[in-house]
Amino acid sequence: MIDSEALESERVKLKRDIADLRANLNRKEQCLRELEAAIAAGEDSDEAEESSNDMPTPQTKLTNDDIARYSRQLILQDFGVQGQLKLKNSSVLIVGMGGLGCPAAQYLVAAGCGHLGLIDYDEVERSNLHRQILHSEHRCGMSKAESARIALLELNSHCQIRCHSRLINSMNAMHIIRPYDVVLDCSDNVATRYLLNDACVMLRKPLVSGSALKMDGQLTVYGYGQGPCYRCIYPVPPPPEAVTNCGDGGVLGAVTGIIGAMQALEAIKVIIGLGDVMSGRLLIFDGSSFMFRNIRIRTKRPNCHVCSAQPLITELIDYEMFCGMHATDKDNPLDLLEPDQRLEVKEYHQKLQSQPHLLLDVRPPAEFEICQLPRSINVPLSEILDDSYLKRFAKQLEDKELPIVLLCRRGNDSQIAVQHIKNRFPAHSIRDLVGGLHAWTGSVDATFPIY
Ligand SMILES: Nc1ncnc2c1ncn2[C@@H]1O[C@H](COP(=O)(O)OP(=O)(O)OP(=O)(O)O)[C@@H](O)[C@H]1O
Repeated sequence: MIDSEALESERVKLKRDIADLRANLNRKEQCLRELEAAIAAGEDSDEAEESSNDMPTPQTKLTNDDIARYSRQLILQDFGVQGQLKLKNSSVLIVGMGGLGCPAAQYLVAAGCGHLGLIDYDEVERSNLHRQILHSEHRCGMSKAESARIALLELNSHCQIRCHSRLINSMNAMHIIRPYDVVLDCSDNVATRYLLNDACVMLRKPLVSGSALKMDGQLTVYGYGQGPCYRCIYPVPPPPEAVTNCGDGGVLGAVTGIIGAMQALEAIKVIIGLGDVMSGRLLIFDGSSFMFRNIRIRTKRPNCHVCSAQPLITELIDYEMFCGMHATDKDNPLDLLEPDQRLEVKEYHQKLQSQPHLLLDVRPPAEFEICQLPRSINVPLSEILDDSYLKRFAKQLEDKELPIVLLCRRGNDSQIAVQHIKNRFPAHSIRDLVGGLHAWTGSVDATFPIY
């Protein structure tokens, strides 16, 4: 006997499958059309790579179309025709066409950057679309670099865009980076960060570095003027288990948009020589409280393995292997500030602990309850950042002679707190303890609890 219900359900299922296949085919055909149009409009990526050392002839004049298109930035006093021409003759390489690379590329192309290189080895996935705003539903499955090129050429067909749909690694990095003026690190892993840093130091290219995770982002420019490089700040990589990426921790698309747009701004400033470039400073953005903090980071490390006068690393290394290595207490990667802004725990113990001073512990109250140094006062970082601590310590802060020492668990939050207080009281002698309570246990009092 025929089971008509089963047949009907099979019929519906088949119809649905056919509709899905048709939609998929349409998407792929559309992809193909766009890709062919993009290839016809620009050069083919691999061919282009062979001739990637050819420098384009510099443009000395703006066209009428340029004048009409860029009029709103041309009338900016510090930008003007010369700025636009510099941008038109510039070439920027973006590594990673993901959450940061997409908005960065969009603003650079819109602003009239003449030559753009896009690198990404990956293909567009649906889970990328919430933040990787140059890609689209029907380009899922396409190379990210090609997909971005299609969207960017729609925005500005005058930009010369070269795609490198591949992994950038120690074998090809020098060759790929050499023809560009500025590099944007929009990647998402530590090995690529070290690789780009080292290659950029060796080739003397400024590196605009951005990162975003959850609701937070960071930005700085390495290798610009006398500023530090990534290795000056992080001489050794963090333990692999301490690194979280967007796939594990999540990220809000608007946060990557904010950081990516700022990377484009810094690249434009570097190219044009405009304003104060974010070199030697680190921007920390907290999207949930909408706080932007700008902290001064250390100058060049005199014994930096790659950018010092006598570098130990003079050619690119195996970065995957290098990133399997751990940070040590001796070479603390959180040692962000100028040396004279910080205090070693031993120095504090020997010279200051018995003298009049104010010792502020910036950990959250729950942690302060676990253990605390004698005579320390708990002022959580949040109270410092929203300035409510000012009510409690106005008198001491006005007294420039009274040293103030800040500490926390590992010496990270205390640096942020010092910077914040220093912004308000630049003349005050405020220091924080390098390595915080962990260093205290390690170097001064082994019986002090560690958690
Ligand atoms: N060495 C590298 N060479 C080329 N592309 C790289 C390299 N390292 C990272 N990328 C690219 O940088 C981009 C970073 O983007 P993003 O941070 O948004 O992460 P994603 O890999 O797309 O995230 P998800 O984990 O959600 O798939 C990715 O597209 C990745 O393929």
